[in-house]
Amino acid sequence: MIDLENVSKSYDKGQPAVSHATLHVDKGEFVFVVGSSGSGKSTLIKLLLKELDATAGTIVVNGQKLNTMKRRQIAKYRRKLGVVFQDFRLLKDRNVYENVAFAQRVIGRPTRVIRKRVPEVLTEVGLAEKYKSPVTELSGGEQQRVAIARALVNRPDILLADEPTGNLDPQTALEIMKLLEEINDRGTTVLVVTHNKDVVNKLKKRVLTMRKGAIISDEQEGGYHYEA
Ligand SMILES: Nc1ncnc2c1ncn2[C@@H]1O[C@H](COP(=O)(O)OP(=O)(O)OP(=O)(O)O)[C@@H](O)[C@H]1O
Repeated sequence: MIDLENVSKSYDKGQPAVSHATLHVDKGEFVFVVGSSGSGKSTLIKLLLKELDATAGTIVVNGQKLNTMKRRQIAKYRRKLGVVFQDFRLLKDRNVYENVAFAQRVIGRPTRVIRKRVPEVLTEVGLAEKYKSPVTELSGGEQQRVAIARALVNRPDILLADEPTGNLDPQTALEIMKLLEEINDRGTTVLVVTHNKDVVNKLKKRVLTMRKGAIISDEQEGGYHYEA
């Protein structure tokens, strides 16, 4: 599902942000990516989204080789990936329903499909009853649920989350990570970048640890143990 072979990414002359990373993630896996600030986690996500190109090595996602992907194929490729960020990135002047429906409208889904799919996905994230609420009236945890619903609305194969609980209190953070776990249980491959030590130690998933761009450990049922 995700294959990196000896991947490096340098921004400039300095040390590479990602360095000789080799990684294989199977369909249906749940993977945490941890490591101190600047260790290359967000760069890894950007490489997977093809927002950045690797300077060396090969990346294959969903059977598609990113190195040689044509510019015109990128939008279609990204539709099969859901993405969630720390700062939610919602449309602040729209309600919950509109925030999720928007992702379907931009790809030209018919209105009748949108009317069926949006309530479905809002139910999956536990927000069905708040569909009319302006997003500015929601708690941080609820806003992240909207962002997760938007990420899932096109039924992606892979969900990428970059620090999804960074703005949330510990209890809400745990609830959001449990939601990601449920989404994974329903078959979506999930990769989560996080600094949330407690959650990583509690959920006992596969844990990749990065340091200075390199993947320095890869453990099944792993824990959060690196020196900052
Ligand atoms: N656009 C950029 N131009 C130049 N250097 C960059 C750029 N983005 C990131 N870097 C550098 O690449 C390295 C890895 O950064 P990256 O954002 O991937 O780390 P991170 O592990 O996600 O950090 P954090 O936990 O703070 O988000 C850092 O040294 C950073 O300064």
